[in-house]
Amino acid sequence: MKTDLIGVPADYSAILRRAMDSLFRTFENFSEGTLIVDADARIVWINERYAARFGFADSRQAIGLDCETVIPNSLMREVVQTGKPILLDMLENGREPLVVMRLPLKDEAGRTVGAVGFALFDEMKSLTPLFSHYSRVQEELIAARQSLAQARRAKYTLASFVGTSAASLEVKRQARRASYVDSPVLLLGETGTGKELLVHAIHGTSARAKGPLVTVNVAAIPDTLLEVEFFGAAPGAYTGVERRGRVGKFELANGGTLFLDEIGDMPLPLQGKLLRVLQDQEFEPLGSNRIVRTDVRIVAATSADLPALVAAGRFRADLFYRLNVLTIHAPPLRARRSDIEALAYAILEDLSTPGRGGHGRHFELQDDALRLLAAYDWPGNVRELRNTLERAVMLCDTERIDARTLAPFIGASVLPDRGSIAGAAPASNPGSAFASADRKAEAAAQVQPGGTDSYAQAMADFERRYLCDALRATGGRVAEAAARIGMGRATLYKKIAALNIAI
Ligand SMILES: Nc1ncnc2c1ncn2[C@@H]1O[C@H](COP(=O)(O)OP(=O)(O)OP(=O)(O)O)[C@@H](O)[C@H]1O
Repeated sequence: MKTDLIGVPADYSAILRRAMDSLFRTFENFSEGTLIVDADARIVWINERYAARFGFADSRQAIGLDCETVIPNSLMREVVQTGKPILLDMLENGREPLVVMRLPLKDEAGRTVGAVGFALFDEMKSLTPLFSHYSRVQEELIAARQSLAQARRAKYTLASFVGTSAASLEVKRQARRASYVDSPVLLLGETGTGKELLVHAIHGTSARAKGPLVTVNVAAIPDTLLEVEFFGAAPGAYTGVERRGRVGKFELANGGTLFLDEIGDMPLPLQGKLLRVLQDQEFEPLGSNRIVRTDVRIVAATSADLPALVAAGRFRADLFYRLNVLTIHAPPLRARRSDIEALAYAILEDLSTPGRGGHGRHFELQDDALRLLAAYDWPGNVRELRNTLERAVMLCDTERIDARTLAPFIGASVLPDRGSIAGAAPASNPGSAFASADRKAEAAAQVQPGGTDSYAQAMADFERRYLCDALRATGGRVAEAAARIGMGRATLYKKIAALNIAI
């Protein structure tokens, strides 16, 4: 018989015996103690070290005794009775705990004829690095779970939705009604009108408030990854960073609410799959045969014109009808100008809290400033209002904000496609003279008229530079950049993709 082991007999049973001998000797030499018991758990052999540890001056005095008589709390009897090893265990015996391993001994027919036990360590400090690593990982896991659970709770209530105009009161009435039932909700409205705030309020007042609120921003996730994001994947189901598999948002949201933001951006094939899950309440994660049942309430939102997408064949009509059970229209700010003052003061109060932009100062809006705010059209809605006031309080020295102080900031965070760069403020805006002068200077510094670029090309270049600057200023954090420039996250993600900006 051939063998690659030099000097080793070419007989596998001899090799096996030699391996077992060697293994036994190694353990016997390096462990704190070794013993062998017979089928009745009586000691048939124990080394001197181990016997001495339990008070026997001579190991022979222990032979024939029950294992528990010699070693309190010994589990050798369990091993001979079950025939199963206990590979790693702690033996507490009133002194230093021992880390032990117990193995059954079998005869040719496979019957258990005894057991051998090794006390591997008596100094727990040899295991301290392992234990401290384990407990650190454990603590981190608990902290991560707690902060995730916290993040998945509702952050806003209906009281956070500021506004007493007829339009705002109607929105709140509908949101309250939506929180009493369990059917899908569709939130429609321009960017920054408070759709996400309403989702939190609806979930927080609903019977599912104790369950998680999980958000998927459909526009922010590449189409190819959306299916996994929704339904999860079995380990090894796809090649990517996460070969270990992934739990989908549908499973994470079980018992709670799943918020599908920018649903209008969902690719058609996935719309079909979503519809099936909504009907059957079950799905299979990618690459698995496991059926996952899910009890999830869907709240979807979009700033897109969903009926127009249906008419254009880009959104499934059956999914639209399934979602369009309770529809809430979040009105744009220009349609509820009477809310602007209350909103502005709520935002200023928030900014005054220490750690926010206002550094504990208390701001007051002069009448002309209020008129200026009320006259502007706010294409970025409440988000833009917040952004404008945040910039103003950060950069102005006085706590009494008048129109002249405020004007340069109004419209400054509007993106080119929402108004033009230069002179973006509407004609009705009394601050446009200041604002447009600033923006004109900014635009002139970047775009060279009379160059060879077409107007469209110059605009695209400007937009790219503007967004890159905003992203650079926030270290590439898209949500933060979007908030700073008064743009919806989803819109910014779309622009990043369209302009091929690397983040
Ligand atoms: N009525 C309101 N009262 C108080 N704050 C509001 C109100 N509406 C919106 N906000 C605030 O404005 C910002 C934008 O709101 P939110 O993110 O809910 O808008 P959205 O409609 O979901 O926007 P997008 O479609 O771009 O995601 C948030 O800071 C939110 O707290």
